[in-house]
Amino acid sequence: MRVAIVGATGAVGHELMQVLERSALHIDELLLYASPRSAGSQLTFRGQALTVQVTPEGPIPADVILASAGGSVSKALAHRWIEGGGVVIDNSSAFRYDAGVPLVVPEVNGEAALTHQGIIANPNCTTAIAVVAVAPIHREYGVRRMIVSTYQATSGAGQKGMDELLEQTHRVLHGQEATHKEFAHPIPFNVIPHIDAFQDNGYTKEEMKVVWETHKIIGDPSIRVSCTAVRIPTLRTHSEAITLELERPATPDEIRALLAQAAGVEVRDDPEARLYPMPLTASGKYDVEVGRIRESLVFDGGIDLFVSGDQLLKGAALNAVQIAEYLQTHGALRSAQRA
Ligand SMILES: NC(=O)C1=CN([C@@H]2O[C@H](COP(=O)(O)OP(=O)(O)OC[C@H]3O[C@@H](n4cnc5c(N)ncnc54)[C@H](OP(=O)(O)O)[C@@H]3O)[C@@H](O)[C@H]2O)C=CC1
Ligand SMILES: N[C@@H](CC(=O)OP(=O)(O)O)C(=O)O
Repeated sequence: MRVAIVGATGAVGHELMQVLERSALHIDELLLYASPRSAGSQLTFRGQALTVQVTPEGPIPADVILASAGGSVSKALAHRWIEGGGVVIDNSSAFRYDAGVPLVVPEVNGEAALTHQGIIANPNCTTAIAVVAVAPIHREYGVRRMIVSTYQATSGAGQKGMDELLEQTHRVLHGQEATHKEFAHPIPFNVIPHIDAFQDNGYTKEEMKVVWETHKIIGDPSIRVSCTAVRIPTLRTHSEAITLELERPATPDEIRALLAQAAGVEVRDDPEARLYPMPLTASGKYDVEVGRIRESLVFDGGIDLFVSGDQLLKGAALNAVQIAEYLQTHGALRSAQRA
């Protein structure tokens, strides 16, 4: 089959190409698209140089279209791209809250992907990483309240976010003052409790995405969710401290045993041996690391834990490819008309 990447030259696009090289998808041809400024540049896939083309404003002749060129591009063009017969798996937030668009993390609600009408939404990265760990706990013990504090890497703001961290850190180390463009304040040696726009309720949009998307993916809007999203000066992998109030009390050992069996999770939890989730160990990994599992001192029978997940992978590229693999496994990929 033919697979297309829209936004191939970006941070997520780069990861999509790596993940596709290792995926179980039967790829005969890969089509690469980006903005006009990248047209004609070459990227390597399976040792072969492929030329990046300008993103079409009409049908894309591919069975699977992996979109990571931002919300405005997807909003304007995704419905045109699928006139070619393919399915769009969209990394942006453009369609996530539309009633007819499934929002999918395969380990949690893969079957929802089968209901698509041409577009499937890939979740917000912070949410995707959290639900891989929280959904199994919800299924077994019922999550009543979920309080999340995040530590989000600069690559959450794309390639330019990583560039800003490196360039500005270099400036500071050479005695110059740091400036900022991608972030609300200079990022070197700082933490910034501000990701995306502030909403009327005082939360940021990034924080509200964790609320809205947890409800949609887990399929239970009764879970009370609150999030504080913070940018930190790392390159990749988001970490999250999560506190859960449960319907049925659970012990840390029970949660450890449950998560040890959960798809997409690596339990990394031996504090005596200094083993716990960290960006340093979780970066580049497909599984989300979960550790620091302990009894909540606030909610009786509740649980505190810490997760680190590579947001360019499970929060974006990997999850998108896993959705395509799920469709392939279930014989649910339409064959696109060939240009
Ligand atoms: N970074 C992350 O952790 C995550 C990102 N996402 C989402 O994925 C999407 C991409 O993010 P990311 O890779 O980080 O961003 P980048 O800024 O690194 O890359 C953006 C990509 O989109 C392309 N692009 C920009 N404008 C256009 C246009 N008008 N027409 C066609 N292509 C265009 C760029 O091409 P060119 O190089 O030619 O400019 C580039 O390939 C966003 O919607 C983001 O919200 C989702 C989850 C996590
Ligand atoms: N959550 C990302 C940004 C992002 O791409 O989010 P979304 O896919 O929900 O727009 C960050 O760390 O900044």
